[in-house]
Parts: sequence; structure tokens; C-alpha cells
Amino acid sequence: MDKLIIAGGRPFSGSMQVAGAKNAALPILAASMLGGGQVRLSNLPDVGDVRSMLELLGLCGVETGDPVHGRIEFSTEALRAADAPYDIMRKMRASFLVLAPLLVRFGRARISRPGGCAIGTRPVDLHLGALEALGARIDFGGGIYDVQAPEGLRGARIALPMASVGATHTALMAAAGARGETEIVNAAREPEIVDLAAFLNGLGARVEGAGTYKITVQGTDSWSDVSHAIVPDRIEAASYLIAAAMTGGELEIIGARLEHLGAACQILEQAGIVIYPSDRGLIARRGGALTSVDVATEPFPGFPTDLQAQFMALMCLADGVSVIRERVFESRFMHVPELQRMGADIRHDGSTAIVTGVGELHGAQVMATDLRASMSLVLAGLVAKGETTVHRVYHLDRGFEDIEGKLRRCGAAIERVAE
Ligand SMILES: CC(=O)N[C@H]1[C@@H](OP(=O)(O)OP(=O)(O)OC[C@H]2O[C@@H](n3ccc(=O)[nH]c3=O)[C@H](O)[C@@H]2O)O[C@H](CO)[C@@H](O)[C@@H]1O
Ligand SMILES: C=C(OP(=O)(O)O)C(=O)O
Repeated sequence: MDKLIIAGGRPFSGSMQVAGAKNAALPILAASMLGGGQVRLSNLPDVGDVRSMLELLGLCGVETGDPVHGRIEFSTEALRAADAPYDIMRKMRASFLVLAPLLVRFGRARISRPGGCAIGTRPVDLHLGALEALGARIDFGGGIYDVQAPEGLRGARIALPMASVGATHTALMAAAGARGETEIVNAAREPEIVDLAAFLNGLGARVEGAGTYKITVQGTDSWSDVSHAIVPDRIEAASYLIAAAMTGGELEIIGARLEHLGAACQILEQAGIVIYPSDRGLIARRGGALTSVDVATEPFPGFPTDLQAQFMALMCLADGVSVIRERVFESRFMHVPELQRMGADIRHDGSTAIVTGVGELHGAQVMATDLRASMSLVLAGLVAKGETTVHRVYHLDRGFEDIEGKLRRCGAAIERVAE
């Protein structure tokens, strides 16, 4: 496994291209299995999870080849019913998203419980509840869900008890292949949901209301060939906006969109980051002293849980005390002890962290635990005095494209070394 070595305190400025969103690419790749035709995708991020999803498609008979400059074209005609292997399921939460398309295509799918970032218990009851509402029967044994709908799925009303992103993806894909109309209430509203809906419309379903609380879907069994460009990665973009502010540099993130930042934009501005649109994307720089701001994570358009760790790294250097509440996942504070190794002053109790800004962080050996936690350590390393070694960068590679290349081109001294 590789480690990253960062020499902190270098000037950091320039421009970088934001990647396509991993969390949009994964459901869209899964949804590509619904049809039987030709799929053309562009702006696919070159990250580990996308490679794992392509491998999963390959095991189901869909030979995609490797993306070239983020573009890929493949036929889903040869899809076959296959069990998703534990080895891929354990790596990535989004592997569970192949369940609905396989069920639509074959009337049955067997799949094990998914892994992904260890940030909470992450049950899949809402995904399964959505499928049951559309008429599926579910058995569980030996760690495997056996889901059957031999007569096909029927449109129905799905009222989600919470606005789960993954369950909304599952419900959308299942509804797209169900007979009749489905109404999804309390749907997640993330830009990645809107992107999946656009892809499903391209495939031949009729999805309306994505991005709002209520989505309606007219299912189809007559699928089209489809071309689709993946939406930009708002979490990657916001992470680098934070990097610009922490280092005192100025950065243009090409392709980033203000409307995708939701509440994060206001919070980052209150913290002292100046963010404004350019012709090509967004520009960010520090506007003065960094200021502590309290924040609570929420589903979109609230402050994203996927940015909580990076925001905490920023707050480590702000004037004052920031109270950070994690409201989406039960245990998403694994970066706290690692930031503490670098001199951060953080008290942590349950789902709340209290961060008192310190004058400076210092380089240390730290362990990357989950995807966004790993990014918070890289951000801290960019400004820390001395050298930071981030061990176990496997998680970063799951979701951040060419991280050291992007940072190095903006002036960071960062190097990847095999452990
Ligand atoms: C691949 C992908 O897109 N991952 C994102 C997705 O994860 P994911 O789709 O797993 O996140 P959810 O929105 O589903 O999870 C939100 C909350 O709902 C709970 N829950 C979820 C499903 C379920 O069946 N039962 C249940 O109780 C979860 O434990 C969590 O507490 O959205 C999260 C919230 O924005 C992000 O942090 C992840 O980066
Ligand atoms: C939590 C994340 O990924 P996953 O849902 O795949 O674990 C993430 O992208 O931050």
C-alpha cells in the first residue's frame, strides 16, 4: 500500500480541472445494466471505485474496456445473471446499486451486504424496503440477500423514512424498470440523484422531480442507447477550495459549479473563504483571517457529510471555537485522533466535535482511515510545519483522481511512496 509524503508550507496556487463525481458515476454505471443497448459515458473519474464497478460489470458479462480520457463506450447486451462477489462488495458501498438493475433484467438477484467507508452501521433496509414496495420478495442467509420478482416489479408509492442517497438510487432504478408509475417521497435531493435521473431519462424511463422531495417515475421496458456526461464532483471541488483557503493561495477549479455546493458555500464564506464564479468554474482564496463557524451535516442542500472532515481541518486553523455536528453517520470522526497527532485541539463526544483553532499544525505520521478523512489529513499536511506522512492512501485512491498530480501542479510538495 502507498503512502503520501507532504512537505508543508509551500505556496499553493493555480488551476485544476475537477473530475467527474464518483458518487454519480457509480450509480450510473450500475443503471447502465438496465437496458440492453449501447452506453456512452464521458467525464468518468479515474478512481479506484469506478475501476471496481467496471470490474463488477465485467463479472456480469458486460465488457466495458478501460476508459480513455474519462470516456467509455460499451454494450450491455451480453449481461448475464451473476452473483456480485464478496471481494468487490466489501470494498465499496455503491456495489449494492447493481441489485435493482439485475432484479429488473433477470427477475432475481443475489448479492452480499456491501462495505465501503467504515463511518457507521450503514444498513440497507431502506433499499430493500423500496424494492419490497415494488413487489420484490427478499430472503437473507449466509450474508447474501436473495431478491426475487419473477413477475417483474410494479410501480407503487415509496415513502422513504429518511432521505437516503443510496436508497433513492435503488428506488429510481427499480422504478425505471417497473410497470406503471412510481412516486418516491422524501427522496434525496443531491446533484448525483439528478444526474442518475437524467441518465435514466436518456435510457427511456420518464423521471420527473429529481432534485426535489418528490420524484415520479414512469417505468419502461423499451430501452434506448444513451450518451451521458457525468456531473462534476462537488466534494472534490470543495476540498480543493478549502485547500486554497488553508494555504493562503488562490485556486481556480475548472468545471466546478456553485449551485452544487448548497449550504457549503455560505459556510465556507463565513469561515473566510472568498468564492466566486469564473468563466470556467469557481475561484477561491482566503479573504482575511479564517474564522470559526459551527456546522451540522445534513442531506443536500445542507452541509455535506462528505466535506465534514475537510472542514474540520480548516477549522483547526481558524480563530475561535467551532462546534461540528455529524448528523448523517454515527461514527464519522476517525480523522480526529489523526488531526490531533498534528497538533489540532479537538474535543470529541459522540456526534459532536469541538475544534479550537491553533496557530499552526505540525507534520506527523498519520493514518488515512476513510476516503474524506484521508483528504482532511492531506489538507492539514499542506499547511503543517515540517513533513507529514499519510499512510494507507488506498481510501484516497478510491475517490480522488490523481490527487498528488493535481496538488503538485499547484505548487504542493507531495510524493507517493510504496510502503
Ligand atoms: C457511493 C455514494 O454515493 N456514497 C454517498 C452516499 O452514501 P449512502 O448512499 O450510503 O448514504 P445514505 O444517504 O444512504 O445514508 C444516510 C443515512 O441513512 C442511513 N441508511 C441508509 C440506507 C439504508 O438502507 N438505511 C439507513 O439507515 C445510513 O446509515 C446513514 O445514516 O451518501 C452519503 C450521504 O450523503 C455520502 O456520505 C456517501 O459518500
Ligand atoms: C462515504 C463515501 O463513499 P462510500 O459511500 O462508497 O463509502 C464517500 O464517498 O465519502
